[in-house]
Amino acid sequence: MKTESVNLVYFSPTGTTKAVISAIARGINPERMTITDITKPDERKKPLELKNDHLLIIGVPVYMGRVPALLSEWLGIIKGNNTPVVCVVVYGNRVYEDALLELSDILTERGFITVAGAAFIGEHSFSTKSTPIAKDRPDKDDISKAEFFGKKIQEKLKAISSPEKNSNLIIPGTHPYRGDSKLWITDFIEVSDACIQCGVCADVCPCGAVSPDKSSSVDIEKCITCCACIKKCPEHARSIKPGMVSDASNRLFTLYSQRKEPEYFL
Ligand SMILES: Cc1cc2nc3c(=O)[nH]c(=O)nc-3n(C[C@H](O)[C@H](O)[C@H](O)COP(=O)(O)O)c2cc1C
Repeated sequence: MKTESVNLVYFSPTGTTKAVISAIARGINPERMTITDITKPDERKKPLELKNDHLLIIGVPVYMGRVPALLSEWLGIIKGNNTPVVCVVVYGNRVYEDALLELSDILTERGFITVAGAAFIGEHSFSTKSTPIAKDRPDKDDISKAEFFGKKIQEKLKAISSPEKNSNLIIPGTHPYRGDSKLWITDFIEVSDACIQCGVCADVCPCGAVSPDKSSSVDIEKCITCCACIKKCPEHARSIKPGMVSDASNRLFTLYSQRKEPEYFL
């Protein structure tokens, strides 16, 4: 099968999904590549239609065992024409439940054909200095596995005449999906005096929840608790205050300290 160009798409508030997807792309090493970062709200307003000689590689983080619900609108306006797709989920060393199957199902519905899938591990959004969860992942080992996966995708595409000739692929998961697409609505961010109102927090927020004029003002109805504003604050002025998110962080640190490894399906 000949692939004219590769389209990389990711939603990645804290950057781990982006790192994995970029490593997969390096492994594929395509001649032509387009990158769409749907972390930015404006990018999620633009539709995307791909032909059957394109390859879509899409990566999303797992939220409560599911594909982030925030993406459903954009996923509803993209269109494939029997376009091959590689579905990738990145999770914080707890579980990915049926998120990979859900992503594959959504894209099948939109005219794509899943040719490969993978679940990688990224540092958990709720990971902190005192409660590290999958700290610094994807690490070197994960990245070389992602590059290897990219090489395998390339080999597979060369070996098949069309994406439909893909009968060996099994994406794990069950229906109805486990997990919960409803996120917590909680006021959990503490802002210290170190804040210089630089506006980075508002800029990196994927859902426009942080006010660009007053960084301590967060619209909790819009906030998806992704922690991008905390992790990317250049002054380290933002942190998780006591409450349900810090309790979850403690729990995850205690229960999910055992390292999980990436899985791929070809
Ligand atoms: C609201 C929310 C829910 C999450 N749910 C899960 C989960 O169910 N299982 C898991 O292992 N990690 C979970 N995570 C962690 C993320 O999947 C993980 O940190 C991922 O690497 C973040 O991707 P990013 O760096 O691209 O933003 C959750 C994170 C958030 C913010």
